[in-house]
Amino acid sequence: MNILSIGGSDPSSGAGIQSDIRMFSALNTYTLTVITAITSQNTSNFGIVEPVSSKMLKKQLESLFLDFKIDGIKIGMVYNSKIIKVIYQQLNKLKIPIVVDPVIKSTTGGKLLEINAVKDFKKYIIPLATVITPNKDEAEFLSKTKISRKNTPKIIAKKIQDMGAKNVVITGIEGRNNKISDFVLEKNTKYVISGEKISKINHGSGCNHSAAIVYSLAKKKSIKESLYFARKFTYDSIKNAKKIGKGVLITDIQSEDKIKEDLSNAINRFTEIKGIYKNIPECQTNFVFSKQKPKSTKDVLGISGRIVKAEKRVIVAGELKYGGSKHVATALLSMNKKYPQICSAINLKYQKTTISKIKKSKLIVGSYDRSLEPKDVKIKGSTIKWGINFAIKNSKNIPDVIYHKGDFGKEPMIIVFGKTPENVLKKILKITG
Ligand SMILES: Cc1ncc(COP(=O)(O)OP(=O)(O)O)c(N)n1
Ligand SMILES: Cc1nc(C(=O)O)sc1CCOP(=O)(O)O
Repeated sequence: MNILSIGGSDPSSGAGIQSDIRMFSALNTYTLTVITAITSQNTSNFGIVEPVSSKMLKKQLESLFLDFKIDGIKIGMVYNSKIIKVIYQQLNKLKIPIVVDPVIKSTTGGKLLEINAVKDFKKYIIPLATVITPNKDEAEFLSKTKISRKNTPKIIAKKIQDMGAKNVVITGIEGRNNKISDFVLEKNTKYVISGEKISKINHGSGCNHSAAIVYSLAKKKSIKESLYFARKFTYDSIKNAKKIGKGVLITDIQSEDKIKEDLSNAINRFTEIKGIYKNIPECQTNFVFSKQKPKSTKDVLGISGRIVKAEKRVIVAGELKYGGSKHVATALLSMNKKYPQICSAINLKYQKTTISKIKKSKLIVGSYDRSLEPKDVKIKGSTIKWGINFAIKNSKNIPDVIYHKGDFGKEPMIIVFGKTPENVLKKILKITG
């Protein structure tokens, strides 16, 4: 599936075109892009805008329409009247879903639509919309009406629908008890999608919402299904927002597919490391990656049958499954509880040479002595949890590696931890070979 995103470039990748590429890619969708303007902005400030020329915009659009089948279009920042008119000329005969995100101002205060372009925005862009997604402020601005008891969201949505949008969703209407609602006016029906408010000031949630709607519409889902999907997608993206710059958080999503893809890539690369079979213990190896905030091993993706040694090769036996690992996943859960950013781990064969390489490569190493394990821990069978917590307690910084030298009938083991499978792999490359 190919989706076209028409909008501004945001160098921080929190919003605009770059954010759409991240979101659509996470949804396994190919993103075509047409840039209307280049902005200088980050998570704290908005700098300047340089719109592209009409000619450049037209050429970008034509080059895509000549080549690709496009399943849906999202329109974000359009900035000025010249850009608006070119978009209208190129899109007005299309019969595919178009979602318009009427961005007027960024969270950081930047102007995304010139004031003298508002008239043309209403005349040319709003009528292209299968769905238009103003937030409360944008809806009030476009309708020139403040939401109140008298001027209900329905009245305001109707005013925007009368400008030509087929379906209107006004997002972010705050209610009681920490609830936040989207008011929807489909052709003739109205409804409200309510949910819990997350109090995180972020960059990108508006872009994610409209991107998720067009993705779902392009997959031939109904308006209602698409709006529910987008609501959940946006909620997850805010929940997963990260402090990447010095200012507000940047939204992100961690889809199950992305977790699978990242782990699967790292496992493939692990199996290709020269001589890696020497690092596979008797009990074999598992490589795991957890969802954010894992509660149990069921939230941790692992290999159902482990990575096994076959002479001088290693083979992935089984498939990736949530709950596919018990031992390594349990170690990860203990680590993640103390350090939530650590979401991936692998177990390797204990060898003195590996430990000295680990120490030489300046990785932080923790260890525990299974013979010191309290009796009740042994009885309860929670050795790994006890051991990892013991090692964490005795380490000033986040351990990259934790090992134990075994006990009667217990094989010694090394576990390497990291934020992502890629991060774990980098550490493995430092200590093997
Ligand atoms: C280039 C560009 N396009 C759109 C926005 C606005 O993004 P949005 O997610 O609607 O809101 P904020 O992230 O600004 O809160 C933008 N800033 N830049
Ligand atoms: C059997 C075993 N014990 C380990 C330990 O660290 O004590 S690692 C390991 C192999 C991996 O197991 P799983 O697939 O349950 O994660």
